[in-house]
Amino acid sequence: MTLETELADLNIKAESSNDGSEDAKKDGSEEGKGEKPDEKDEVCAPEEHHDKFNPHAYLNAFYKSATEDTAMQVVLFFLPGILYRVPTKITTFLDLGAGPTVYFPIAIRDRATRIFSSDYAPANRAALIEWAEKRSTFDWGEVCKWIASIEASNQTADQMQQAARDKLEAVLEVDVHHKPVVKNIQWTKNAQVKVPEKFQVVSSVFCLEYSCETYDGYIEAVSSACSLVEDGGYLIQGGVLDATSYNFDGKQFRSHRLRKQHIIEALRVNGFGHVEKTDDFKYIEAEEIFLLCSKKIVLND
Ligand SMILES: C[S@@+](CC[C@H](N)C(=O)[O-])C[C@H]1O[C@@H](n2cnc3c(N)ncnc32)[C@H](O)[C@@H]1O
Repeated sequence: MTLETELADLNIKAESSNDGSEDAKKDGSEEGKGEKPDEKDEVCAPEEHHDKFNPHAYLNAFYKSATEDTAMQVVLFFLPGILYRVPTKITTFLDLGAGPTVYFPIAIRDRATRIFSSDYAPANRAALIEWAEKRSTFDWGEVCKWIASIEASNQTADQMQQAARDKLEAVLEVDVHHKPVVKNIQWTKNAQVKVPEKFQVVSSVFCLEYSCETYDGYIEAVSSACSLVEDGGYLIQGGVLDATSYNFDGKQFRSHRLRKQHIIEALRVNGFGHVEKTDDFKYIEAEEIFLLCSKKIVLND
């Protein structure tokens, strides 16, 4: 099966697997990903992710059952097509703004040698560390099952998680509106771990446009993500187009209303691949959820 037919197949499945569930939708409607907004929701600015983000409520709303959430389905369905663009062996991988989630380390466990995760909110970093130390109470079983079915893998959820956990070297405190972006190394697997300044592959899903409310803020966030990618490396980005906020846990987090042109322009000004149908850029969109892979262009490449 060629990549194109495989993607076409995935596209059909992604569309038909949307059960229209209103409560757990993460789509491109104006409110964006999240639960149904309520008038009583507390409206929060992007910076309030720092203190008001409840990792347990977030995981329960979006990751308890991957099949309930369209955005998650789209991201996981298209991830293999995106990963096809990056080297089969990844030396260093960073999930930037991972929140309390570990689906990326799990999906990339067989490809990456060294995995790093990060977030802005202390509570999310604590959740990542709990998972790294096998103290997490959240059950990633459904998400693992979903990833395994896409990979056609026979591994159990425990095996998949342990393979990812074994490669997770550090959890970093990050802020994409701060220089340097990595503010602190909060946790390392052991005292020998040296965190690289740049990574071969950086992913940032549902984060950059949620960290700000303006186009300039988005450009700054993408520049920060790009600054962490080594020359010739790759940025994987995913998100929701055309949304102004997302909701869960009785809170509405405002966000930048992202358009495809913003994505392209932010990559262009940072010297990353942004032209479709070239080897340096792959963009996939379904249900107003996008996933892309862009290569950092080196002038003599
Ligand atoms: C909607 S969650 C996405 C979490 C995860 N990447 C996922 O795919 O579910 C948005 C994340 O962006 C993070 N974030 C918000 N502002 C940020 C900033 N200035 N720098 C880095 N991350 C930020 C939040 O802490 C939160 O974990």
